[in-house]
Amino acid sequence: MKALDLQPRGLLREHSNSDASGNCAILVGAGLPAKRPAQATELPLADHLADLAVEALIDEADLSPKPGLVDRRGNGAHHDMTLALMHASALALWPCLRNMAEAAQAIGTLGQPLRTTLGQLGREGEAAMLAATGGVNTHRGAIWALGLLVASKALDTQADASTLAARAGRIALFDDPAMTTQDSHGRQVRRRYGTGGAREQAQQGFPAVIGHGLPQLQRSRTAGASEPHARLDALLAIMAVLNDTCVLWRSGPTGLAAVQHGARTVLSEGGSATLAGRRQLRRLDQHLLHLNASPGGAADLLAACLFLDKAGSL
Ligand SMILES: CC(C)(COP(=O)(O)OP(=O)(O)OC[C@H]1O[C@@H](n2cnc3c(N)ncnc32)[C@H](O)[C@@H]1O)[C@@H](O)C(=O)NCCC(=O)NCCS
Ligand SMILES: Nc1ncnc2c1ncn2[C@@H]1O[C@H](COP(=O)(O)OP(=O)(O)OP(=O)(O)O)[C@@H](O)[C@H]1O
Repeated sequence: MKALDLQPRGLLREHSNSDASGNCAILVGAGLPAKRPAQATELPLADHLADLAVEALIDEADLSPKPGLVDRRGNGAHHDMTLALMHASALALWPCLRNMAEAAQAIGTLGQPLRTTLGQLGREGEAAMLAATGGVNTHRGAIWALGLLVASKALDTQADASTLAARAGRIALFDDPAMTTQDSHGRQVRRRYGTGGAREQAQQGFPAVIGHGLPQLQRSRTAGASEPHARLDALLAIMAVLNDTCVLWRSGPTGLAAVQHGARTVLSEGGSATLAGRRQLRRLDQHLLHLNASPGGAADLLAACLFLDKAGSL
């Protein structure tokens, strides 16, 4: 069944008691101990990492209320995206992410051959995304960030989050010989404003995630925030520092200043778990919709943050 081959295998097992071919019984099969939990680690490593990455993408999309972004409430500042489209895109990326992890395992070392292979697989992933979304760019930055991180974990299964991010950065420093010369929004923005974008963020070892998103996630959890509030705070911590080329493309430096300042204000008011923080968050959402600004790069990095939170402690 071709369509089911696109589904994350471990996730399917967990949620529906079905295997990838749609057959029942992984959890209830005869001969298994009655209380045996779903063992994601029994999956091949590459499948498990692809499951974690797709899960991070779906968790990011579902998280609400995110300022300007697609979430459970609606399409934010985006006219060509819906939550269902984000889900379809995330699921369609499973084979690409699995293939990237498998390639890293097979190649075994960080270097030009791995970078070249990941570039090829990344472009295939972009094609799968565009096919699933009818041409909408739902996850370009996420393929880039999660692809590098999945490969990094496949190279060293013992590595913690910051080691994984640093190694992903070293992969990103190699040139992709087949890189397209097409002008992207990110490139145009970098030329116009002289800022870095997705490429530089990765090459530096994801400082917005390691230095801001992940520490904030932990701080908010420790302070007693619920998991969705802790994740919203992590998103805000990333937004507060990122030169997000999505924001710059749609709303220029004025939009970027509004995103960064607004995110900082929510956090300084106590974060999304507090009444004062939520009031500021609502104000920020309205302001971003007015400016047509959407922190898509920060959303991709939140997915990277959620992936590292789980993969870093496997
Ligand atoms: C490096 C990439 C992201 C291209 O970046 P570029 O800035 O030129 O393109 P574009 O504007 O189309 O996309 C940028 C994406 O990154 C996200 N983003 C924007 N700003 C940032 C930022 N500061 N940090 C991180 N992500 C960001 C956005 O959400 C957007 O989706 C990448 O898509 C690429 O080179 N792909 C080719 C295939 C490849 O090598 N794949 C490797 C897989 S590991
Ligand atoms: N929940 C989300 N909502 C909206 N965007 C998201 C979300 N999660 C991640 N993103 C990222 O934001 C990017 C979308 O931003 P944007 O619409 O500005 O993209 P674009 O293709 O560069 O521009 P345009 O849509 O104007 O052509 C996606 O590539 C995706 O990586």
